[in-house]
Amino acid sequence: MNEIAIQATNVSKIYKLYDKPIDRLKESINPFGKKYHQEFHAVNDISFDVKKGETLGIIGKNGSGKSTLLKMITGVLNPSSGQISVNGKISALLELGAGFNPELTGLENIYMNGTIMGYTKAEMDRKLDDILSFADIGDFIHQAVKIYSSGMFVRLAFSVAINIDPEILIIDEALSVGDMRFQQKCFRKIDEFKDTKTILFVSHDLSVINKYCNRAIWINEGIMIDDGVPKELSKKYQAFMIGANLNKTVTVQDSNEMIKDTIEHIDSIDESLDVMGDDEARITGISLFDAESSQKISIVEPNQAVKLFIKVKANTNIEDPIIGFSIKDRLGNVIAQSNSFVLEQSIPEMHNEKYYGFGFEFNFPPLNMGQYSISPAVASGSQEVHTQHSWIHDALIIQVMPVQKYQLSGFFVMDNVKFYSLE
Ligand SMILES: Nc1ncnc2c1ncn2[C@@H]1O[C@H](COP(=O)(O)OP(=O)(O)OP(=O)(O)O)[C@@H](O)[C@H]1O
Repeated sequence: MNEIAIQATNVSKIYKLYDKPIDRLKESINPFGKKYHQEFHAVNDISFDVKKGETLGIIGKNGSGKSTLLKMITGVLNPSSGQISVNGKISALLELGAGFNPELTGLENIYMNGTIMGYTKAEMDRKLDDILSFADIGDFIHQAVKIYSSGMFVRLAFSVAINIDPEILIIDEALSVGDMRFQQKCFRKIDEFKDTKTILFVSHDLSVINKYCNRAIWINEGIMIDDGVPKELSKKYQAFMIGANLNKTVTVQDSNEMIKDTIEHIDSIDESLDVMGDDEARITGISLFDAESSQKISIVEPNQAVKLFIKVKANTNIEDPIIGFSIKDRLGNVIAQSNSFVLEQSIPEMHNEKYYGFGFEFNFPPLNMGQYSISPAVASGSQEVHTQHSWIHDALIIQVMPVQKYQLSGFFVMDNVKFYSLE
């Protein structure tokens, strides 16, 4: 028995990009075969296998080639080179509306899709009740689908896709347009499917990928970057995205870098950031590390043991220095603070022109998933009376990973909550 459901071997999709529409015509009639286009690799030499029964998540930023890859797997697009072999009946939810005729009613579209999948009318008659009850769109089923809202559309499309007994189910972000209750219903169905079917799943929602997939691949600019366990891959991906978004130097390699507790491993502060204070001492670097592995990190889990290192340069002699930091949420609310003074650590005088490194080791607060920032500061004096020498807002951006199965609101993640019914 063949255990491979999908095999992609050196698959590429090259689009020809023309500056002007007329260039396409010019190229086709040019007697010397002159090229008027540039080639764009939407998918570039990608190879992977999907085993039967696997639920594979595909992640990647916008425009990285995920949809193009799925379209080639479903046969909507042909690869420019390479081979794709599919072993099993595919049902796919790609773009909204794909596979539906807008002029036909919902009901007619159900039968049309059934025919495409090789079912007879009698077979579809038997499936109809399940399709209608899952879609739950009432009398709209008798209306032309062109008047459907996107939510109604996805209800019908998903219902058809899962009720025509596919062996391979492909879902491209489509669920995100449904209302939350329907989404939950779909996810329950996907959960049911997971044990018996092969599922390919594209989503920007990493918590969904982490929860439902047992493997993930990451595509960037048409190239496959990594293939592995969803949780590990999403950490790397988020580190990459934070780096990409903030135009900082956080890269996948950085996030894996092993370091010792030494001052030279602290990253320099981005020079474009505003520094407050009298500048008698300046924060010049900040980095966060996993306390156990000593890997430099920009993604943490609630309660993860971490070390925060801060580098300071004295621009004069400073007596009674205090080093501290604040953790803020994306709205700028200060969530937590600490400093050497409240920790009752006295730091010896700092000398002009010298560099110093300091570390804080703590469990990261159990914050809800999202982005947070760390603002380091150096002052001198005491908690009550001090002079602020340097203070850098949002010097380090940290992404807190989801750890719970379901995403709840609130600032904190509550763990160890016990629930019971009273007699
Ligand atoms: N018909 C086309 N002609 C030229 N370029 C195209 C065509 N279709 C897609 N592309 C380009 O190919 C690249 C990959 O697109 P694709 O839709 O596969 O990305 P994606 O990862 O699914 O993105 P998103 O997350 O935004 O859905 C993009 O840069 C896109 O602009």
